[in-house]
Amino acid sequence: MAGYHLEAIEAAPLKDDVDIVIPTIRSLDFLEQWRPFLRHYHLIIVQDGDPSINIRVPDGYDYELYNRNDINRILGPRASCISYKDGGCRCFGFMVSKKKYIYTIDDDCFVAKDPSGKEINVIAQHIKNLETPSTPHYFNTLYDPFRDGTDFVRGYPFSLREGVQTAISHGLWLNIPDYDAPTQLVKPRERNTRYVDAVMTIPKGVLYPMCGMNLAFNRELIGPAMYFGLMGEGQPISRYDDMWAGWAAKVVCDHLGFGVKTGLPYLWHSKASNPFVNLKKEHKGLHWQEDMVPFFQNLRLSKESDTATKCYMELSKMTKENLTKVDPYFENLADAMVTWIEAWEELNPPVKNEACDEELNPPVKKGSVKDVKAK
Ligand SMILES: O=c1ccn([C@@H]2O[C@H](COP(=O)(O)OP(=O)(O)O[C@H]3OC[C@H](O)[C@H](O)[C@H]3O)[C@@H](O)[C@H]2O)c(=O)[nH]1
Ligand SMILES: [Mn+2]
Repeated sequence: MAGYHLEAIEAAPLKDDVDIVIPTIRSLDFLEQWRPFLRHYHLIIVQDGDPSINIRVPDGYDYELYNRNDINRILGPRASCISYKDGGCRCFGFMVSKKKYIYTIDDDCFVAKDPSGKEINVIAQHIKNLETPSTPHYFNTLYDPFRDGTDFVRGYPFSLREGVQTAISHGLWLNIPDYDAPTQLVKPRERNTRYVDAVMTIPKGVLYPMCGMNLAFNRELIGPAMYFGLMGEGQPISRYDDMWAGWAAKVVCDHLGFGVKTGLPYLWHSKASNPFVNLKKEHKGLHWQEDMVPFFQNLRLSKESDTATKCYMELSKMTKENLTKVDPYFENLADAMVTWIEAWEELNPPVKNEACDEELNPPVKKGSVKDVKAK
């Protein structure tokens, strides 16, 4: 590996508790550069597009690979909820994983360097973000108080300093920023060169545009809500897979008392996708987001929805009731949300304790580090 030194090969934290999910419709050569950081982790590759094409996985990686034929074989008719010809197909990998944590990355993303020139271990930073509490109820102006060398500032209530469990860690990107097509078109040469050394909790009640390029989450807390929607071929919209999942997962996290962080780690996003192709894919989303965002901002989940699964089923009903008037597509999406949950439960049945017929690992209930009242 040109330029790689031993010290760059850091320990692989929680290597048995993390699956790396990669959607790909082109090549996995990018994994060569990630070897120092990813070679100890298990990969779940979701191959999109023509299943007869053989995608080469670089030697030395432990992986499972699923193409469209596999998805159809495993899910049967329920495969209809998994997008085709859209990066949103990655959520199939979330469903088949059995691990506590998921890290998902795009195949045109590479190792970035921090301002000191050191290669960034994205997994180590995401695990740190997920293993330390979030502070969604009161903003800490020195950002993440659980990072080394910082803390809660004066005026921060001690009753809130325990924080809540972190469900999602949203990383960022140097070089090609995740812009929508209109912005890409007017700023074709803009590159993100700004490395901001911060991790912050997204406050409760605030939505954000979740990008699937460099994303980690706790599958046990929020997995069922991380459905990347019905996008791509045969659908009127694409490139809103991660946005839909981000909005849905955030309202579920807020309701269940979990936190969402954004900021470090950075990776290097190498390729700008074609803005004209992107405009065709996402133009309905540019309109619909003016309805989707207020829908998520104003909804209130019921207190009976005390797990991610129950929240998501309620969300499906609300989607059908409130967004179908925007476009009939949302009726199909609402149905696909139910199909997703049915498929998730089929592949991830609760483990029963024979002795007392209790669920050994009941879905994680509301609250956690501190059972803060839902809104
Ligand atoms: O039909 C497809 C298209 C792409 N993929 C895989 O998805 C990953 C992202 O693809 P790409 O890098 O071409 O898209 P970007 O515009 O850079 O990505 C953003 O928008 C789309 C997604 O929401 C993505 O998460 C965003 O970052 C890449 O691995 C492709 O191979 C696919 O599977 N099928
Ligand atoms: Mn890309």
